Amino acid sequence: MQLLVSVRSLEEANLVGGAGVDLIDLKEPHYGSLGATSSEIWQAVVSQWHKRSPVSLALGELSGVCSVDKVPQETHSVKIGLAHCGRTPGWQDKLSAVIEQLPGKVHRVAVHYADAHLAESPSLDDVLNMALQLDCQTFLVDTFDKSAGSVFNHLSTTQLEKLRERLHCEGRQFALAGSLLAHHLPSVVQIQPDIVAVRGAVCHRERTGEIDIKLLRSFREQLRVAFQHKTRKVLSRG
Ligand SMILES: O=C[C@H](O)COP(=O)(O)O
Repeated sequence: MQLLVSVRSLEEANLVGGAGVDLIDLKEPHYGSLGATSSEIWQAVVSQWHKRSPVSLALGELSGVCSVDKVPQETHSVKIGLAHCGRTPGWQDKLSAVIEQLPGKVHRVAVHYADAHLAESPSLDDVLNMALQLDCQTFLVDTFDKSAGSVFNHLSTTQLEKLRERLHCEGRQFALAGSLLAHHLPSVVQIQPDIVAVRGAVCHRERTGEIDIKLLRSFREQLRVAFQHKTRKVLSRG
């Protein structure tokens, strides 16, 4: 299970990259769940980090996505939110057209908002179908409204486990996010996503605050302990 941390600047990327997180994700939390940073920040972070750690970019919501042409070649993956697309006919074609503009080797991340009713985003099945059609290598479940609880306020552990099974059958990676905190980690390891993605849990006060290296180290340690605990339980049952 890999740990992804969302950062908003080169300074934060250096901090989390230096702490050895598996994946660096760039987004501006002031602009929403998948708010984009400037293309200058994309360039600075990707050029500095791509050889040591995969760097992903949040490009905002499909309704306002911009600067696709400025995505650096060495970017590992990009994600685009589907807020307000739930009732917009033809969103799949629009998304496909945007994705076509990306540099060839950039991976695509499909995003399902667990609080789709708040985001007015497409259903889980619709996003899954799109992910397969557009050959998205990773499927991320996140939340749109960060004031409406965590991902577990909207989807159960069982629903998320089933989703992981389905994605693995289709050969896709499963990334789980959505205001995850340390106390959610036993459920997270139960679900076994490939990637655990956080920001708020490792920030001073809230996700729009600054990353706190002590919180990051503590979260990573708690993830390791929860994972070890789960592995021991499985072994003792066998
Ligand atoms: O991609 C992951 C998100 O940035 C998670 O942010 P969050 O932990 O504040 O919900």
